[in-house]
Amino acid sequence: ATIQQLFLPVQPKSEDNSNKVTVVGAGQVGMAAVFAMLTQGVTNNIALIDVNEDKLRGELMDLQHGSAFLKSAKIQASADPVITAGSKICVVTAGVRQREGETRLNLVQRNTDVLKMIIPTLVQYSPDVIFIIASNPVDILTYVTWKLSGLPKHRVIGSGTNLDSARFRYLLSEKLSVAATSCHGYIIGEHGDSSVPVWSGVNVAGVRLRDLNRKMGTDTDPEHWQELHSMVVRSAYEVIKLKGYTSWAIGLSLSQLAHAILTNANSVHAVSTYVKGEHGVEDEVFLSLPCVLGFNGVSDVIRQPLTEKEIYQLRASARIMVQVQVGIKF
Ligand SMILES: O=C1N[C@](c2ccsc2)(c2cccc(Oc3ccc(F)cc3)n2)CC(O)=C1Sc1ccccc1Cl
Repeated sequence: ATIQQLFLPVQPKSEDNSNKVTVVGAGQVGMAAVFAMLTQGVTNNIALIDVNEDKLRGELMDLQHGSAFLKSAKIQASADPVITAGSKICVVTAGVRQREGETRLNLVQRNTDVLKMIIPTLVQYSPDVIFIIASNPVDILTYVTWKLSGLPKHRVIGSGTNLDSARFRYLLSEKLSVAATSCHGYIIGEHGDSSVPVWSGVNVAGVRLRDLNRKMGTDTDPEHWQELHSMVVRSAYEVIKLKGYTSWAIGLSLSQLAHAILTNANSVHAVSTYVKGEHGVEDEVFLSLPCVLGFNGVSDVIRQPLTEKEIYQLRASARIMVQVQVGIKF
C-alpha cells in the first residue's frame, strides 16, 4: 500500500515529555497562554483540560489546523486528566468568576472547591510537576494549591504581580519612549488593587529614577509618579469594561514563566511565592516577590531593600490573606 511504499520503518518514534505543559481551563486566559506558548516555541507538547468537552474539542481542532505554522506541536485535549501524565508544568487558569457583589471569601471557596477536584489528580499523574496558578484571587489560590498538592513550596508559583509589573513596565516605557524590556521595575505583594510598587528599583540601564527625583512615589512628588501605579490598577478595570475579560498580557506572562522554568533560565520574575520569614511576614501566605525561576521552580527569592511603608503594606496584605485562608474549608 502507499504508506508502506513511502516509509521504511526504522524504529518507533519517541515520546518526548521533556517540555510537556498542562493547561487547566480552556477559557480566555488558558487559551491565550496555550497560543503564546505554541507560537513562541516554549513547548510543543500541550495537554488541555476543561469540563466543557465541546469547547475543548473546538479549541483542539482549531489549534491543530494551525499545525502547518507551528513546530510539530503535539496537542491533546480532554476532560480526563490522564492526558496530563508526565507534565513538567501545570498552568491553572480554571475557576469561577466573581459574581456581582460576591465577597472575596465566597469566590475563594468556590474556586477552592474546583481546585480540590483537580490538583491531587494532577500531582498523581505528574509527581514532579511545577504549578503556575493564574486563577483569582491568585495569592490565596496559590496557597490553596500548595496545601492541596502536598508539594514543596518552591514548586507552587502564582502569576501574582507578574501581570501588574508588566503593565507597570509598559506604562513606564510609554512615558520614557524606551522599550518595555529596557524599563525595569517590580510591583510586589498582593496581586491587584493592593499591589506595592518598589520605586527604589525602577531603573533604565541601572539608572534609578528615584536618584533623579527623590520625591518619586511619595505624595509630594511634583511629577506624580505614583499615578503610574494607579494606572496599572485602573487599566485592569478599563480592559474589563471594554472587552469583558483580560487575556493577551496574562497569557504572554504565563508563557514567559513557563519558558523560564523549562529552559532553566534562572531569570528573575515577580511571582507569588511562600513569603513567611521575609520582610517580617510571620504567616504562611503567598505574595509576590522577585524570584529566580528554573527547572525546580523558585530557586531564590530576591531580598530587595524595602521602605517602612512598603514593608507595612506587605504585612497588611499578609494579614488579609490569613483572614481569608483561615475561613477556607479544604
Ligand atoms: O486584569 C485583570 N482582570 C481581572 C478580571 C476580571 C474579570 S476577568 C479578568 C480583573 C480586572 C479588574 C478587577 C479585578 O478584580 C479582581 C476580582 C477578583 C480577584 F480575585 C482579583 C481581582 N479583576 C482579573 C485580574 O486579576 C486582573 S489584573 C488586576 C486586577 C486589579 C487591579 C490590578 C490588576 Cl494588575
